[in-house]
Amino acid sequence: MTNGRRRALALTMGDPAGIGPDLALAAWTNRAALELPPFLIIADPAMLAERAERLGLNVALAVTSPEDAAVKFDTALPVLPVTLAKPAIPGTPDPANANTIIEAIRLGVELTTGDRTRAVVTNPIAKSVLYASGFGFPGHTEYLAHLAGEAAGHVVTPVMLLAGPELRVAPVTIHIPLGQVPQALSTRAIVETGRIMARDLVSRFGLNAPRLAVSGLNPHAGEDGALGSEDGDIIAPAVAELRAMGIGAFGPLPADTMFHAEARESYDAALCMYHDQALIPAKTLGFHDSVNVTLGLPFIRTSPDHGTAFSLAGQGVARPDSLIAAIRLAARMADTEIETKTPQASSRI
Ligand SMILES: NC(=O)C1=CN([C@@H]2O[C@H](COP(=O)(O)OP(=O)(O)OC[C@H]3O[C@@H](n4cnc5c(N)ncnc54)[C@H](O)[C@@H]3O)[C@@H](O)[C@H]2O)C=CC1
Ligand SMILES: NCC(=O)COP(=O)(O)O
Repeated sequence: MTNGRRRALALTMGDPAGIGPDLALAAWTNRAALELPPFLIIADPAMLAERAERLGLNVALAVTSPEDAAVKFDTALPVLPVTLAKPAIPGTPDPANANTIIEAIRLGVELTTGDRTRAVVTNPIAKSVLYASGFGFPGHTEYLAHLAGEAAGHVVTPVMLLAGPELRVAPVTIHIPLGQVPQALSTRAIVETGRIMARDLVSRFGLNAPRLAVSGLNPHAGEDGALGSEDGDIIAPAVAELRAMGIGAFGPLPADTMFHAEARESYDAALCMYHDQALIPAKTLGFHDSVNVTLGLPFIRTSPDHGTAFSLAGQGVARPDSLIAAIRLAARMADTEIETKTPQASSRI
């Protein structure tokens, strides 16, 4: 492919009982007004046709190859077909469809690593539905790293970055129970997460010398050890190590005071210790315009920041904004990669 910009993005269907199909259909319907880059959806065409009818959307579907998707995108929604085991009922997830949901993700990665699509954009999956069918990964993030590691022949460490206009933030530990967080934290894990963030914020977001604000774990970042020892024993040495590597990291900062507007001026991204410490400020500041990005992979992956919202599926009330932001960001990251090595100033997303 000579012109990478004419390749389509690979969009996975997510859980077909959730809002993913609704959002994809809405995004395609508004493609011209929103000037969206072309995307190909990996989904069951019968499910898409049924959902479009239910939503009253007039969407032409074109089963097509990834190579033809960008050309077809103006007149029809390009579909790479997969087949569901059972018809999808909006709002009622069915573990019988888990294998197809997972296969759509795997195909998106295969197409993108094979240079047939530009990036992977994933629609939400319900983790518990996939666990019920034996899926052995906590979420997309870990599954994508597994697929990348298999292809590369070495372990790939993923970093979950939530990127919005007001805040970029990544947790060191991701999908683990809160009670396991202190044991899972190590200086090495924090340094590795910070290193990947700093590297990818340059190569994929076009930032120059990103500043990383590192949170503490305990109230008041441990209050000099009186409220917990991890801040001083594990996190502070990680910050020192990152700085010794030439990365503009600082902290550990009390997590409760590092997200207000003036504090956010002092950094390009925040590095937090666990899922909710990072995702609560991200979703509070920008639920509809933040994007979940997996850093550390050899390909680009974005996703809306929200989940399957089963109660909204098939009703035409789910907002497609975060998926649209994810589609746009994936294309922008792919452009930045093409123009690479010439870091440019970027707005905060
Ligand atoms: N990337 C992914 O695949 C993600 C998947 N999930 C999964 O989603 C499932 C449901 O998780 P919840 O915690 O309920 O989060 P959720 O994001 O699905 O819903 C949280 C609240 O936000 C509303 N909401 C979500 N998306 C919306 C949209 N586009 N427009 C308007 N309102 C919207 C929902 O109606 C609900 O009130 C879980 O199984 C979880 O594992 C959650 C986050 C990300
Ligand atoms: N809360 C964020 C989330 O669950 C996203 O997970 P993933 O499926 O993108 O790994």
